Amino acid sequence: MSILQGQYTHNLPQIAYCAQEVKLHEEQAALNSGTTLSELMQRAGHALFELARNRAVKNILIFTGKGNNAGDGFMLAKRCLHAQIHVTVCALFEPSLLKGDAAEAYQLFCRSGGRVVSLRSCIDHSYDAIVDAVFGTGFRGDLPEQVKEAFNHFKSSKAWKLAVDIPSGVNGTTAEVSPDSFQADTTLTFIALKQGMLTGNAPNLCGELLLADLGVADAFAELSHTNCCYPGGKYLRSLRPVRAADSYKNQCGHVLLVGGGKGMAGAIRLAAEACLRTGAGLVSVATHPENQSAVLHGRYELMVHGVAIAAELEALLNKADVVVIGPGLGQDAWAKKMYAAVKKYQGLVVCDADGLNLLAQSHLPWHRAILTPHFGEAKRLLGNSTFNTSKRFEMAEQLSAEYAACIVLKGPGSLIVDGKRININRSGCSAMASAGMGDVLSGIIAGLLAQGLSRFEAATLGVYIHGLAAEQAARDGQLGTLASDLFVHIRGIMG
Ligand SMILES: NC(=O)C1=CN([C@@H]2O[C@H](COP(=O)(O)OP(=O)(O)OC[C@H]3O[C@@H](n4cnc5c(N)ncnc54)[C@H](OP(=O)(O)O)[C@@H]3O)[C@@H](O)[C@H]2O)[C@@H](O)CC1
Ligand SMILES: [K+]
Repeated sequence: MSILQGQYTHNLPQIAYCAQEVKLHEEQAALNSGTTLSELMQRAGHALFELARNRAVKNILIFTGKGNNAGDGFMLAKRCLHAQIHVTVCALFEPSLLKGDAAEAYQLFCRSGGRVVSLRSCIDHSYDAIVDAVFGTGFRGDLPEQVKEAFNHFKSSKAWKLAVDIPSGVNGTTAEVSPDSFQADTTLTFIALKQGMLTGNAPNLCGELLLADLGVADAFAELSHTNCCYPGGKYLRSLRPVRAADSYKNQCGHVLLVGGGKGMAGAIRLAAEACLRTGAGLVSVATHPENQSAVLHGRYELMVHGVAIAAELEALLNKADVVVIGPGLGQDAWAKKMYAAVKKYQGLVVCDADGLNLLAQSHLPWHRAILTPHFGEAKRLLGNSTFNTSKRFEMAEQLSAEYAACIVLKGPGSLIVDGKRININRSGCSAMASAGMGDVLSGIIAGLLAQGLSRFEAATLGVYIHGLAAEQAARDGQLGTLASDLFVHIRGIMG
């Protein structure tokens, strides 16, 4: 199919870029592909039009801004006029502010008989589609008042909401989201995926995400640089460890999980069972002596040790290939003794929950660890700085630099960072929403490490397995989904 037929796809690439990178290289990518930016804008308009037509849109409202994102909107509007689709264009900025290709697109729209209207004249009408062509890759800061007013006015409208390139208010580089951003049902993004659309609250604002590469994907990829991947399920499943038919449990790694302070047996048990389900050969637990029988109960494959003093733990550490510290650990004197012993351990460690809180108190790097903080823990590790929830890339990268560790910043679109490399998890599921979910994740990652995956691979695959299992469990259980409901699904995903 030719580009001019307006193609777009659900099949998203496995690489994402900063929005600035797209801005920087789009012109050269167009030239290297034998075309121009103006032609790309036409292609963008055509892809939007095809999408709207495929959704049987009959009466469309388009909000426009003052940059090239508006240009895409005018191209769409012009095509609607020609196709006799009823179109209303509401200019939230004076059209006289438009420049270059966007100004030309506006002229083309006017020459086709189109006129722009003010917000006041369109608010009393209803539409079956509302299109946001206000801001795209050029957006920074906060939304201006008139844009917020327009979006808020139609917030509860049942119309299908389509964002052009990026929902206005979302920063395509940092994933920061302004209050009152456009809430799209569908986002058609151009040329390449922008990393800021894929993590935190941004995916909720994008809705269904589609891509039209405008015929310049290859030229763009040659020119551009990114350290950010968006790995797909097929690739991730290929990373799963394969156990040889004649393998023995000792060849599949020995994980020791340290946690479960007085009265807190549940978290470490969940992590330990997740580790078994992920295929670790041997799984030991070092817990407070009071919890020993509770942790063992009903899961007799575990080797559970009641540990009172550091020397007892050190003996167990000597036999482990991978250690998990944190689930249900607490922060009392017993917890601090256990933590201090594990901190001296030279092997691979997954550090979660109170392990992270104790690490935050000492603020020392932990080179061989994978840290799995949620936003609150990440903030504590960074010294309670002024980070807001949106600055996910910056937080994860700073954690990786300060602690020289592999970081999993949990939440929707979890970020997995190791030095300069970033993977974004595709699962839209907020798998951390209920108790014990984080404990299960730390167990899965440790189980994968024990079977020989690298830190970055184990963290990435672990987050994927966890998110997929949570999605599958939620389908069965909805709000009643428990962390332990994930186990049966983990077994299915591990194959
Ligand atoms: N080049 C091409 O031909 C192609 C481009 N394409 C399309 O172009 C889009 C990128 O276009 P763009 O670079 O013009 O940026 P865009 O997001 O439209 O707006 C920038 C304007 O908004 C303003 N502004 C920013 N933040 C603001 C704020 N908080 N509050 C108020 N104003 C704010 C900013 O003002 P300034 O900061 O410069 O003063 C500037 O005037 C891209 O997403 C894609 O849709 C595709 O069609 C492919 C071909
Ligand atoms: K937009």
